[in-house]
Amino acid sequence: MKKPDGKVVLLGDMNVGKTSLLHRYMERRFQETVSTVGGAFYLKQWGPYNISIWDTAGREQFHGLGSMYCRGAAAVILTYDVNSLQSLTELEERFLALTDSASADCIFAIVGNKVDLSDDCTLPPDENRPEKSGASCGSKVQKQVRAEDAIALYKKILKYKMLDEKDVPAAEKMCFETSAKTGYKVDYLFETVFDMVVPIIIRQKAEGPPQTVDITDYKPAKRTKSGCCA
Ligand SMILES: Nc1nc2c(ncn2[C@@H]2O[C@H](COP(=O)(O)OP(=O)(O)OP(=O)(O)O)[C@@H](O)[C@H]2O)c(=O)[nH]1
Ligand SMILES: [Mg+2]
Repeated sequence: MKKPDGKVVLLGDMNVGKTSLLHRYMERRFQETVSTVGGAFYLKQWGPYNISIWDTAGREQFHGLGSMYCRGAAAVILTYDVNSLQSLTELEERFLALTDSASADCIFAIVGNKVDLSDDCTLPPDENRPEKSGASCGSKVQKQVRAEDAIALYKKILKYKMLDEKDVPAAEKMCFETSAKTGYKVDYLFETVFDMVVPIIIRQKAEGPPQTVDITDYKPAKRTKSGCCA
């Protein structure tokens, strides 16, 4: 198997549709899924580069694996369900810290999936959110997360990473709404991310393999008579 040149990771709560988004993009269809165990990846040829796209498990029991999957990632796609405010909150509370192991210039995309369930049912900006999720709006449910909520999260991520808004892609460009079921904006999402990942791959290649410390090289320091180290 060809070694991947760069890595993109999907993170987010269980059931938000990470696996379905990847199926839609890679296999061009929407099919029944089972909740992901651990993680799995696809390889995508993008121009001369080979990009691995990692699908991770949202289930709490696999949480510890997340930062391992993010190691060296050039992009992280933080995914939520537009009909679940909790799934957006979880991105900040549970998943953001996992990205500490990603590449220093990792790009972040925030993706609200399942828009097909709430098309044309966006809450007016000044209206309070309904008490319960799934409030009726014709035959659809009322969307729980507004685009502005995702943009606010993107800005919090920049703060967390101590990045200046001037140095990174604009929030409006990096917040997406998709439907894995209908395919709405799925190609646009992945292809926008891949285009942004290419310069990171080029830089990573120019810098060579990451500098790591080989602990087998470690030799204990000789002790002097005084008990101090030489
Ligand atoms: N209506 C609708 N349903 C979706 C969409 N995307 C996923 N689903 C459904 O939501 C459920 C969960 O989808 P998955 O893709 O397995 O979710 P996941 O984020 O991979 O979940 P974990 O693997 O447990 O982390 C499945 O029943 C999907 O069919 C979508 O865009 N629209
Ligand atoms: Mg999954």
